[in-house]
Amino acid sequence: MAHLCKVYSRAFSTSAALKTVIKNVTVIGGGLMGSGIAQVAAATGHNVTMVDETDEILSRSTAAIERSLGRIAKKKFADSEKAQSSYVSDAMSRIQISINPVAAAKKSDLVIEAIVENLEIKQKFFTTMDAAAPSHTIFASNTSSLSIGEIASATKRRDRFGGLHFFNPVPMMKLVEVVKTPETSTDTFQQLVNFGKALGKTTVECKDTPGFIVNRLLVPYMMEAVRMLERGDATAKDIDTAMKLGAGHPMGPFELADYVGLDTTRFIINGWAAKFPDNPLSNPVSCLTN
Ligand SMILES: CCCCCCCCCCCCCC(=O)CC(=O)SCCNC(=O)CCNC(=O)[C@H](O)C(C)(C)COP(=O)(O)OP(=O)(O)OC[C@H]1O[C@@H](n2cnc3c(N)ncnc32)[C@H](O)[C@@H]1OP(=O)(O)O
Ligand SMILES: NC(=O)C1=CN([C@@H]2O[C@H](COP(=O)(O)OP(=O)(O)OC[C@H]3O[C@@H](n4cnc5c(N)ncnc54)[C@H](O)[C@@H]3O)[C@@H](O)[C@H]2O)C=CC1
Repeated sequence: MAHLCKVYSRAFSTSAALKTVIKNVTVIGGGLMGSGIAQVAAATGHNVTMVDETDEILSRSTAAIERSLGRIAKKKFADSEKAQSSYVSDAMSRIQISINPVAAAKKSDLVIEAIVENLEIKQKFFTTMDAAAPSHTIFASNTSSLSIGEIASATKRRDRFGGLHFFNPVPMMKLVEVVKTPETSTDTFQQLVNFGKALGKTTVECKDTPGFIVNRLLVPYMMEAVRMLERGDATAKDIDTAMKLGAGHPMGPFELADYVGLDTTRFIINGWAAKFPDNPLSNPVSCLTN
C-alpha cells in the first residue's frame, strides 16, 4: 500500500509558500460538498461562483451556507453578535450564484467540480468547460472514487488538472487530499496544495489511485459493516455504537453512509464493483446493488 500513496502533511514555514495565485474560484455543484467548498473558499477571502442546474437548487445551497456560517460565527465570535453578523455577511458577499458554468469558467483561476459521482457526466462536463475556460485555469474534481486521470482525459489540459478531495462536512473536516496524475504539472500541483492551505485545510498528497487515501481504507470498512449486518452478527445500531465507543469514530458506518448520502454511496460501490470485479474488497453488497 505504501507505494500507492505518499503522504505528506506539508507545513509551509514561509508565507511565500502560502501565497496562491488562485483568487477566483468556480464551484460546480451546490450540493452537500460543493456548497461546503464554496463556503470555505468564500470565508477565506476567495471570490466564488457557485454553479448548479437550477436557481431553486442554488437558493437551497445558499441558505445552507448561511446557516453553516452562522453556526461557525456563534463559536468564533461568541461575545459579539455584530462580529458574527459581519463574518457571515462578508463571506456571503463573496459568493455569486449561476446556472451558467461556461460564463463562470471564463473568469476562473480554478474550477472545482462536485457534481454527481458519475464518470461520463463528469467527463462531458469538463469537455465543455475545457473549451470555455482560459488557458491558465486549473481544473479539479472532488470525486470520492473515480480516477482523476480518466476524468482529465476528457480535456486538453491534463497538466492543469488534479484532484481536490474534501471531506463532509467541508466546514468542519480539516483534511483535503490533493491528488496528482502523472500528467499534473508540478506548478499545478503546488497551486492546488497552496489553495488547500489557503482554505485552512491540512493537505495530504496522493497518487491517482482508487479512493486516494481515506476512501481506499474507509470503503472496505463500511462495506464490511454491511456484510456484518447481512450475516446477522449485530444490528446496524449496535455496529454504529460499537465503532463510536470502541474505535472513537464520531459516526458509525451506517450513520456515516446516511450522512454521505446513499445515492453517492451506491455510485461508489457499483463503480468499484464494476471496475474491480475480482477484488473481494469491492465485492458488491446485496442491499445496495439491487
Ligand atoms: C454502511 C453502508 C454501506 C457503505 C458501503 C460503502 C460506503 C462508501 C462511502 C464512502 C464515503 C465517500 C465520502 C467521501 O468521499 C469522503 C468523506 O467525506 S467520508 C466522511 C468524512 N466525515 C466524517 O466522517 C464525519 C464524521 N462526523 C463528524 O465529524 C461529526 O459528527 C460532525 C462534525 C459531522 C457533527 O459534529 P457532532 O459533534 O457529531 O454534532 P453536532 O451536529 O452537534 O455538531 C457540533 C458542532 O459542530 C459544528 N458543526 C457541525 N456541523 C456543522 C456544519 N455543517 N457547519 C458548521 N458547523 C457545524 C457546530 O458548531 C456544532 O455545534 P452547534 O451548537 O450544533 O452549532
Ligand atoms: N457526500 C459526501 O460525503 C462526499 C462526496 N464527495 C464527492 O463530491 C461529489 C458531489 O457529491 P455530493 O455533494 O454529495 O452530491 P450532491 O448530490 O449533494 O450534489 C451534487 C450537485 O451537483 C449538481 N449537478 C449535477 N450535475 C450537474 C451539472 N452538470 N452542472 C451543475 N450542477 C450539477 C446537482 O444538482 C447537485 O446539487 C461527488 O463526486 C462525490 O463523490 C466527496 C467527498 C464527500
